[in-house]
Parts: sequence; structure tokens; C-alpha cells
Amino acid sequence: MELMSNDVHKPVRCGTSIKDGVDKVQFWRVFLKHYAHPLKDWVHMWPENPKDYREKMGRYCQEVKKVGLEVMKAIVESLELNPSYITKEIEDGMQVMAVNCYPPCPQPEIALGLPPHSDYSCLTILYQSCQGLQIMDFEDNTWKAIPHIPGALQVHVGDHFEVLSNGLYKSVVHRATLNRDSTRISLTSLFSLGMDDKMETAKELVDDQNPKKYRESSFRDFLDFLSTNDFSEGNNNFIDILKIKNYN
Ligand SMILES: O=C(O)CCC(=O)C(=O)O
Ligand SMILES: [Fe+2]
Repeated sequence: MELMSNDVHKPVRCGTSIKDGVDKVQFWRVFLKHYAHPLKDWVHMWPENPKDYREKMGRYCQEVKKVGLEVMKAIVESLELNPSYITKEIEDGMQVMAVNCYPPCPQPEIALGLPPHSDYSCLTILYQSCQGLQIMDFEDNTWKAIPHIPGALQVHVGDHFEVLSNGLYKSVVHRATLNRDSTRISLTSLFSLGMDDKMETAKELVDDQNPKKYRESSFRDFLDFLSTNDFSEGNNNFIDILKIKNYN
């Protein structure tokens, strides 16, 4: 498998778990990840099999990007920021597509497909083929299963919108659970600014009463974090290293 790689900086790669053979704890997942925007820059690097993969996934990526942009613009507007605020950077930004496959697991109660985490993105749009996604409800600190509704897409705020909004929006903590008898597939589309564009808290949302709560960071900063973070050692969230301690 020529695309197998633990190098998280590769624009197209597949693997098992998160960094198989590197992390101490392994997760019950096989995945393919690839960049998707602008499509023409990346599509030739995607798998050639199945034969219609590039065409169908290309279409999905372009359509889901349109939905993502609408939602992201609405969030920026809800923060009462100028509508043109970072819109161009978001439009031109990165789109990463993760195709996750979780095979049937003989002991689903003692394993996970993915550990609890929040996404680094501004926004994530997820499709699941059957139930398995859970989100942490901080009202009562319990996991809530996201029901499988055919054709429905799940939308998550990611770390970079938590940073932009100075914590008015919180990134969604989620995990992937497993099924005993069936394979589960999810398609995760992550939208962020460009590779080296720093996401920072909107200046309009910072004043004496509301000090800046987060450090700025880019998608590349996240990848550097991912390449060294061991998900078995607890403190796994990118957002936690962005938090300015006195204010969080
Ligand atoms: O498979 C799922 O439901 C979750 C996938 C996910 O969290 C991710 O790809 O970041
Ligand atoms: Fe995720």
C-alpha cells in the first residue's frame, strides 16, 4: 500500500489507528486522509481505485464545502463581526477529507475507534453510515450518541472557531465507538484557514472585561502537535495548548 504513512504532514495518506506502531495505544480504525481544496491541486494524488473514487469524492468535497461555507459565514455573522471578516481566508483555506472505516469489533465495550478529541478545524461536517459517533455533554458530563439519520450531516465547531470567538463557541468533544457486527464508515470534512495562516481571536471580541483567552495557531501548528502527541497519555487536545491559562 504505497499511501500507508505515519507522516501526518503528507497531503494524502492512509493508515490504521492514528499513528500505528508509534502511539502506545492503538484505535480500531483504518483511514484515508487527503487534502481536497482546491480540488485540481490534489485530486491527481488520490487513490485510483475504486475507479470512480476521484470523480465521486471530488463531487462530494465540492458540495460539502459549499455547505460548510454557508455555516461558517453564519457563525462569523452571529459573532457580529464584519461579514467579510476572514471569509476570503476561509474560502481559500484548507479542506481535509478523512474517510474512516471501523471494522466490526468483537469487544466494542473495551475498545474505541477514535479517542475523545475536538477537531482543530474552524468547522467539521461529518457523515456517518450508521450509529457510533458520540459527543460529550458538559451539562452532565456524559457521552450522548448521535442518532443515525439517513442522509443527515453532523456539524461540529472546531478549535479554530473557539479561538476566533474567544470561547463564545466551544469546540465539540467527540469520539467514535464501535459495533460488534457491522462495519461503520464516516466521512469527515475539516475546514480551516490556509496551511500557515494563523487563526487568532477576533480583536472586536477582546476588551478589558473580555481578555484574549487563546494563542494564535495555524493548521501546520496542529500537524506539528499531532506528530508528537501520544493519544494514550491523557492531555490530547490541541485547544488545551492554545489556552492562555490565567483566563481559562
Ligand atoms: O467516525 C466518527 O464518527 C468520528 C470521526 C472523527 O472524529 C474525525 O475524523 O475527526
Ligand atoms: Fe473528530
